[in-house]
Amino acid sequence: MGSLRLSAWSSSAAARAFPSDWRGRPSRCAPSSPASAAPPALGRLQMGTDHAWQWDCRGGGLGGGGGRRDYAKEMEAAVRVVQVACTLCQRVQDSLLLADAGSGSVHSKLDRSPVTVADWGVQATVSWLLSDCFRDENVSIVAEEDDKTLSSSDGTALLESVVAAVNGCLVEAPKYGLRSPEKDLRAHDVLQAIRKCSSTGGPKGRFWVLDPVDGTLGFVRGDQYAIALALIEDGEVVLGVLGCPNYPMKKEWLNYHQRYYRLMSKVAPPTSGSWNKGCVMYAHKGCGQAWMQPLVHDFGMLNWHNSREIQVSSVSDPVSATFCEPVEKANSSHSFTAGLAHSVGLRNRPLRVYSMVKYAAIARGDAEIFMKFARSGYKEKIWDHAAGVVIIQEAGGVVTDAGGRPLDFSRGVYLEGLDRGIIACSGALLHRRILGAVDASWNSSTL
Ligand SMILES: Nc1ncnc2c1ncn2[C@@H]1O[C@H](COP(=O)(O)O)[C@@H](OP(=O)(O)O)[C@H]1O
Ligand SMILES: [Mg+2]
Repeated sequence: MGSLRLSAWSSSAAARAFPSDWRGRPSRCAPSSPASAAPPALGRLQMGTDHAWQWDCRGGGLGGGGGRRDYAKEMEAAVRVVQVACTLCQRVQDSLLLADAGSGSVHSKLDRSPVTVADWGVQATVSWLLSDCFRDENVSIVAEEDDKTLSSSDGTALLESVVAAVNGCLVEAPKYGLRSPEKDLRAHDVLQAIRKCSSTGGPKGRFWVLDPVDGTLGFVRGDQYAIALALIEDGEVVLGVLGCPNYPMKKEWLNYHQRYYRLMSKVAPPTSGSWNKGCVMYAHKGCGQAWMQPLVHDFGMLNWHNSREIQVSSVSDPVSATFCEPVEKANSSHSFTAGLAHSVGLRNRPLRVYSMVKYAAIARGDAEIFMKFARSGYKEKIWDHAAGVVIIQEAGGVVTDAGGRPLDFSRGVYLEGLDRGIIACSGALLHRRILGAVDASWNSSTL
């Protein structure tokens, strides 16, 4: 069993100024603000240094009327934080895929799904960075992992790996326009950051929802996965950010990414820069727009000029439409969705993709439908959907349960009251057809 090679991560990359500039295309809800608003050069900043938050959403967004907030600071912080988290995940995934990394690097959760250094590392990193960005507020986070494994007597080596991964990324935070801690975090700090994510959500107040590595199975297989961060206020998702480090630039590659990856890894050992891939998508409620920016790669810096708007597909004819679903049939019934697809006239092969990258595919217009029908008794969790839902909606799509009702994020960590399954579509026409097909075939299904 090899352990993760983490020493190389503790990069001593010199802190550099972040030439932030939002003079991108004008829009109702866009990166904005003149160059004069650029933040100060960011090194290992001292606590208390001001940061010029620049996201703006005026005119048509929440900030435009009614006195509601525009979520400028939250949106910007969330995108930057997810970019950092993507870097951490890429490094862990590369390590896992190295020939000498053994299964000792992958651990098992109670439900026997895999968990790695990346899950805890992202949770600690995001928790630390959000708490730092909003240090005047009481930051509440709902997230999947707890610290039990790491705090146990067998968890010492694992905890060391997590601490190294977290520090290796936090030292580079200035490259993303965020602050690094003044000193490396110690094991105790990392555990505390993980423990801080103990909110259980609910109908009132504000909390962040984080899935540190969504689609862990895809992650350990070198395939698709996502980092999902959303902000919920009084039960409503107000913003969502999805980091998709392996999202290929060519949509065709989504379909056979894993096979392609394996083939490529035989030819050359995989590295994050092996091919042109990876993006972060984001949107906030009421904005009517969703955005995507490329991942910041090793020697790059976050640049808002690179953001571009994304929109759902305009295809409404089922014959040309493509539907996405989980790779694992344990997570969603492939036979039920095949029946639905047949009855509404979908002809393309299903696009089976791990994680919330399926939401990203709909938002980006690379597919038209996402369906998930879990086995009876399985309760969907809010962190598996919150960010994806708001991004699809703002990109022009529709997301509901199979009864046509909006997903309810106000009832704790589960999507309580979910009717049968989840259906996300690029447009209302396809959505109506799928709902009709579900009603017509549900009673004869074995779900
Ligand atoms: N039996 C089950 N039925 C439905 N969903 C499940 C499941 N077991 C796990 N999941 C959820 O499905 C997610 C993966 O989605 P997908 O199958 O689309 O890749 C998992 O996220 P994690 O990988 O973050 O645990 C988990 O939350
Ligand atoms: Mg998940």
